[in-house]
Order: sequence, then structure tokens, then C-alpha cells
Amino acid sequence: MTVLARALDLTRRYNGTIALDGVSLEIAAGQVVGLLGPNGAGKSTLINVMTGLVRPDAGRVDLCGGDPRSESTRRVIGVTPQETGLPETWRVAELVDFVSAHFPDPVDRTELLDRFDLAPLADRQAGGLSGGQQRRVAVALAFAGRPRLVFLDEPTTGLDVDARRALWDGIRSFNADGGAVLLTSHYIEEVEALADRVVVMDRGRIIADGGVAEIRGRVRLKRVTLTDPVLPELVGVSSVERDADRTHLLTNDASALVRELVTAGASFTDIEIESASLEDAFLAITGDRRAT
Ligand SMILES: Nc1ncnc2c1ncn2[C@@H]1O[C@H](COP(=O)(O)OP(=O)(O)OP(=O)(O)O)[C@@H](O)[C@H]1O
Repeated sequence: MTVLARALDLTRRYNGTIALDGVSLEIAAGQVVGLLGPNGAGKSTLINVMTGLVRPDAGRVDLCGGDPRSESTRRVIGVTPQETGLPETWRVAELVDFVSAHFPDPVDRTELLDRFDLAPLADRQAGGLSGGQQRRVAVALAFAGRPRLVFLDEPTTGLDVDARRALWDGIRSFNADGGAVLLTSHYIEEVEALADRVVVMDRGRIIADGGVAEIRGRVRLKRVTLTDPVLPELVGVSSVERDADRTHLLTNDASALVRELVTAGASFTDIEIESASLEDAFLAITGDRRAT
């Protein structure tokens, strides 16, 4: 396993707030790592420190054998921060050429634009693009220099479903060629669709790290879904959600719940029992129902 990025015991404070509290993380070649966490967990700070944009108070980062602040190291990574601004009068093709010129072996412009479904926008000025179109361009630019590792901070926030899928395809094709990605997202289905590993942060610390199935499995929750139930008082149900005529109950013990429903004579149809989703697991691990 080739480790491309290694963060060692990173700490970063902003005045009284601790944004990173002893974070260590390794990213291996070919991995797509999804970084999840509630607002303020420290995800952007971790990306900013790992990409050399912010200095840690303590700890260190090794990126492909170098310091993230050195120019030669920065050539092997790609970054799209949470906030980006594109020069308004530049055409998309010019932007790609400008960014590509900083790298020794950039991706061919047509190939990059095709990969992210941006060819129709090539001659448009950045200032005239919609917010979502600008975001797609900003993300595509992270891949221009043929990086080994790309950091994407909420790459698809604000994008419609088609645009999001176009970006997912671009990220997947980069990964299929061996590229590694660390991405943050508030869309759990995005992490589920793209990542082979999930890292969960909360209050500046990593509180879970594993495969998608492993993170789900860490939480013994089951989702029991019923149609039109008349529910009695139930013990051991951690949440009840209604969605049209379907009611979803989260529980640690689905068998006990079903016995309870039957014993109470509750009426229901179409019962379905499944393992918790990644979102259920994430919320259970962070204990934060406000997240996502
Ligand atoms: N430049 C800054 N100045 C002051 N405080 C900051 C700064 N950047 C981050 N923080 C604080 O550090 C903590 C972590 O913030 P960070 O942006 O890393 O979280 P996040 O997980 O990316 O959140 P979100 O999901 O909302 O983007 C928060 O309490 C935030 O207010």
C-alpha cells in the first residue's frame, strides 16, 4: 500500500475554538475517502492543513514525500476548496489552459472538459456561468495537472442531480485510472456512491474510520419500515420518521420490536427490515440529528 498523504497528530485552534484536536490520517494510492461530520467538525480545516493552505499549531503533514507548502509537492495534488472564485472575463477553455500550464504533464483540455461534461461551456466566460456551472469548472480544474491525489471540499453542494452525476462520473474515471481522492460532503449518498472508505469527524477529532459496510456495521441499528401502522408506546426505538404512508423506526433489536408490535395488536402492513443506512450510522455515531 503506497501512502500518498499522512497527517500526524494535527492540532489547530482558532482563538478559543479547537478545529483540529490531534488528528492523524493516512490516504493510500487509489483510495476514495469520504470525510463526513456535522458543521464545524473540522473537515475543511483538515483539508486546508493537509493541502498547505493553513499551518497547524502542532503535528505535521507529509504529502507524497514532501511538505504541502512546497511547490513541487503541490504539483502532485489537486484541490477544490469550499469557496472558489473564477476570473469573470476568462473563458472556460482559457482557464483550463492557464491552470494546466503550471503542471509538467497536464491532461489534454478536450479530455478534461469531456470527462466533466463541460465541453459545451468551453467558450463561455466564467462570469456568465451559473453558480453550479462555475462549481463544476472549479472542481474539474483540480484534475487538470494529472494529480495523484485530489482534495475536494463539498464538491457538489448546490448542484442539481444531473450535474452532480456528471461530477461523480469524472471522479470515478479519475479513480479508475488510479487516482486517490479525499472529499467532504453533506450528501451521504454521495459518499456512499463514491467512497470506499469513510472517515467521520466530530469536534476536531476522528471518531470513526472504515469501509462503508464497516461503518454501517459498527452501529447495530436496524431500520424497520411499516405501512400505515397504529403505533403503541414502544421501548427501544431510537427514532420514528414518517414519509407518506410509510413509517420508519430505528432500533437496535428488530426482533424485539416486531414482537412488541404483535403483542400490542398494532395494525400494520408491508413490514420491511434492513440494516441501517450510512446516514443512520453517521447520525448515531455523531449523536447529532442536525447534521446533513
Ligand atoms: N478562519 C477561521 N477563523 C475562526 N474560526 C475558524 C476558522 N476556520 C474554522 N474555524 C472554526 O473551526 C471549527 C472547524 O471549522 P471547519 O470549517 O473546519 O468545519 P467543517 O467540518 O468543515 O464545517 P462545515 O461542514 O460547516 O463546512 C469551527 O468551529 C469553525 O468555526
